[in-house]
Amino acid sequence: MLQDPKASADWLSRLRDAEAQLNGAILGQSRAIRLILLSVLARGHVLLAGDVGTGKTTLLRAVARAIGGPYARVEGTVDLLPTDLIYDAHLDADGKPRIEPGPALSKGEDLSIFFFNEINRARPQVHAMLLRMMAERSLTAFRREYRFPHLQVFADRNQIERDETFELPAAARDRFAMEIAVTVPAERDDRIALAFDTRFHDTDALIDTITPGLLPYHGLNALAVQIQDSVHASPVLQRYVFDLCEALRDPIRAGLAIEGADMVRLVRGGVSPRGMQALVRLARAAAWAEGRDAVLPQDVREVFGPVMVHRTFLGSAYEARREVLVPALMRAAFDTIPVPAE
Ligand SMILES: Nc1ncnc2c1ncn2[C@@H]1O[C@H](COP(=O)(O)OP(=O)(O)OP(=O)(O)O)[C@@H](O)[C@H]1O
Repeated sequence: MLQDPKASADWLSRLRDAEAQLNGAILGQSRAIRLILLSVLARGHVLLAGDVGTGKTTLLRAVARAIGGPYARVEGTVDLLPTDLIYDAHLDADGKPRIEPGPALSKGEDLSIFFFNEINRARPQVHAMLLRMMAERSLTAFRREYRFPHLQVFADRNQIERDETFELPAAARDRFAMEIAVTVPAERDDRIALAFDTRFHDTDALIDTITPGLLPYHGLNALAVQIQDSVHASPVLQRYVFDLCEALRDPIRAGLAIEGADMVRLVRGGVSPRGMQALVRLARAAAWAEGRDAVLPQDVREVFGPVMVHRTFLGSAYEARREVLVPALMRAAFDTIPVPAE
């Protein structure tokens, strides 16, 4: 547990409260909600991917409200330029040219959430700028460096449209701790409620049901340090994490088999050290969220898929079927690598 048990208990109860409120507002997305909260605890950036109109924006806005703090948002479009994030040049009412800070700077260095809507509509130049903001939590503009110590980037992209979209480069994807799938709720009753219950028609009112600042943003960095320092990972658990990651890098050596795929050609590359760090940070956060001070295999399995999905590169013959093959690969790794006894 954390050094100060009272502070730890207070954070845990806030976490439970935030999770319950989010599940009350966003229907049928309990797994996505849990994963986003874990990324908040692990201070990792999040990419949401899914179908159109499934509540991705609503979910991220609701989480932003639970965290509190200054929040900025930008819509990805094909004509967006990196400088559009930094400044806005326009003529004022007197016809004089004016320069105002753009979305990345308008809320100052206390910025807690930068929300990038439809990130795959923006061009690679914009991704490159975002990459620095994500990796270094800083930005150079107007001849000075801005630092954003509390920054967490939330981005979403819809998976339906491929026209006029730009795939995120591998280095940009690797900077997202997780890619979380948001699909239509599985339960019939949830889908009916979303259509008929007018509570879900007014997004602003729905988001207003979340208590602002339940998980105060200015305390999250210190909390994350404490979680990472105090949650233990045994040597056996470390080996399990390593073996799972190696199985994705070299599935043949690990003895994985998937029907209809030539395992020699299936994967290219493997998970980066940054990816493994994300896995460990999130697994520790998952253990802490369950009130434990040691990581169990189930914590690793809870976050493994979303940490690895956008970091798994397939051979060109298989890329078109990645939505089926990547989950099959993860399942094969889970089924093949022996789970250590707890
Ligand atoms: N699971 C859900 N729970 C609560 N509201 C939902 C849910 N799914 C959709 N909605 C409602 O549907 C509307 C559209 O949601 P939203 O704009 O968040 O979707 P989106 O996934 O961001 O869409 P797009 O892919 O077009 O960006 C909102 O009014 C939202 O409240």
